[in-house]
Amino acid sequence: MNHKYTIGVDYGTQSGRAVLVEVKTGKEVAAAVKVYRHGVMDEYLPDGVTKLEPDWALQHPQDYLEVLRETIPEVLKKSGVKAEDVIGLGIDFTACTMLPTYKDGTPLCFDENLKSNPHAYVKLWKHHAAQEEANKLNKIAEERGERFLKNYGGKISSEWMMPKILQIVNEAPDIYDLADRFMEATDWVVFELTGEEKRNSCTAGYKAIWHKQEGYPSRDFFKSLHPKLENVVEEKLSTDIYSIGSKAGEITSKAAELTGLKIGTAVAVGNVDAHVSVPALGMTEAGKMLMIMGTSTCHVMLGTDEKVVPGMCGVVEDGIIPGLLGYEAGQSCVGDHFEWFVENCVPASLTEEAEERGLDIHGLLTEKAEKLQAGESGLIALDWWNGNRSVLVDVDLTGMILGCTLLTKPEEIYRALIEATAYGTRKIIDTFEENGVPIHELYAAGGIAEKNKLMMQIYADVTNREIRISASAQTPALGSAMFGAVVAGKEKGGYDSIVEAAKHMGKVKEEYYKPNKKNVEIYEKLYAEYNILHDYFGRGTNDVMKRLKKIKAAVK
Ligand SMILES: Nc1ncnc2c1ncn2[C@@H]1O[C@H](COP(=O)(O)OP(=O)(O)O)[C@@H](O)[C@H]1O
Ligand SMILES: O=C(CO)[C@@H](O)[C@@H](O)COP(=O)(O)O
Repeated sequence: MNHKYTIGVDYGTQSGRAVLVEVKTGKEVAAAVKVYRHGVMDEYLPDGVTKLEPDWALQHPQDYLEVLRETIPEVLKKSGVKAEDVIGLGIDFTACTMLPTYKDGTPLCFDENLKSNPHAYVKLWKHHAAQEEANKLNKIAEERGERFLKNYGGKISSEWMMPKILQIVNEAPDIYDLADRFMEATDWVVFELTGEEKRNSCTAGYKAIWHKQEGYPSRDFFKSLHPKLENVVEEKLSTDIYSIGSKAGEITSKAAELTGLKIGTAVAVGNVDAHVSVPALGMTEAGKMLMIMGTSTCHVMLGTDEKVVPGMCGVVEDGIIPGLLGYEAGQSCVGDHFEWFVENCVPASLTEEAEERGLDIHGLLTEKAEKLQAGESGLIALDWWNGNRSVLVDVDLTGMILGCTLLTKPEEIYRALIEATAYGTRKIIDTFEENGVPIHELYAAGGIAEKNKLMMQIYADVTNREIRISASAQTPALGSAMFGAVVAGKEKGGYDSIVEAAKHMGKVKEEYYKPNKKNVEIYEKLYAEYNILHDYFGRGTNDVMKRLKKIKAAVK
């Protein structure tokens, strides 16, 4: 048999990328990236006049189709691989990234009449304007003693599907009525490719309150949120959920024209960027945690029992690897944290130095921060510049730096921000362990795990654990390509299962990070301080962050 290949397409926050992978070895033969034309719309709609409220984050589904149209032909061209030798395709996305569509899948925002209605667009995972709705949902669920809450660590995040739908009902009932479907973008792209609406167990489970045994919450529960929502599941979602690793369908003639792939190429059900990455590092067993570190960090791990962990994003059967429980937690601001600093707080002298030396500003700050000792700056920060996703589940929390003096340097703040995200991760690990989910080994993937060695060393020191790094620079796309190989099937040159595919295609780098004993001791002390601040500001002892937000809203 000729060499066979699969393609994985990973849709991130700013861009989408395709990777063409050799099935037998997992070797990444070619990659192509397309930055979204409309980017993240958080101030205006594409018409340039419709202003968005604070905390909004939208995307344009046209950008997702452009990713397919440009990157798939590009990887075929770059690699010289013939389309007939590509046996499968997998897709992964940020989530919950959702959109309203008509029955045939056309997004409402493609409709000329709705182009200036923000609710017709894609609500990106980091759209945080549905917090009131999330609060209402959580309050009602708690009062009713809804069992599902325990599977989401006690709270549903405003980033997830139901608060976003509730926001649409509240603010744009006409859009709610017009929408035949509310879809995760990952399922929507698969629908576009195959003509099949096959929703996946990962986004249904983690983001849309679906449980393999218990299904969705009751009609009565949805009705208590809003009368219009009584039949939302039957009318606008679906009870037909397909396990991760299932085949969604095959490339249609329309999709073949768009992508250059052959009609009939197998397509896997959609997946999520974080979860799909697990097998790409060869991880298919319980007790290991993967951190996907980019704009945000997602923490995903496998388990054999369904445990209740406060503040986790969710536990879902078949959510990551079929047959196992998958757990997720996360930090909604990691790379964004540093981006904010670089864009807003760096003096001209540093920008000039970076330019002169041909470094990017992150690289320069990291180089300077590396020369500092742990604890030397006297600074400590809370990593809540974009709220807290785990374990407090509260987007109204904000960031904080303590310990600044007239001598504080930019690189000291940069390092304190890195440390703050490491403490946030340690808090997540400790909470899982305290609640019966042991984490023996840490793995990392994503842009930051690849780019910032200092940061990975700080994480090893703060967590006092070794950290192994994905050998792929495009881990989610590799994971998606692996699922493409599974749905293509063994007879076509693929694999029987994702466990099999992980053995041959998954990989970590040889070098790994080991905790430095001296730093571990210093960070243990600093983490104890972080914990005090975390509970003081985050658990309601002092609601100053919320009071400030209220004053801000009143003034605006
Ligand atoms: N050297 C670096 N160190 C730390 N953070 C970085 C560095 N370079 C870029 N970043 C941050 O990483 C984030 C992008 O991560 P990446 O994994 O590439 O994208 P995405 O999360 O969209 O998949 C941005 O928020 C950026 O600020
Ligand atoms: O929330 C999830 C997954 O559950 C992510 O898709 C979301 O944090 C976005 O991830 P990125 O930081 O863009 O990689």
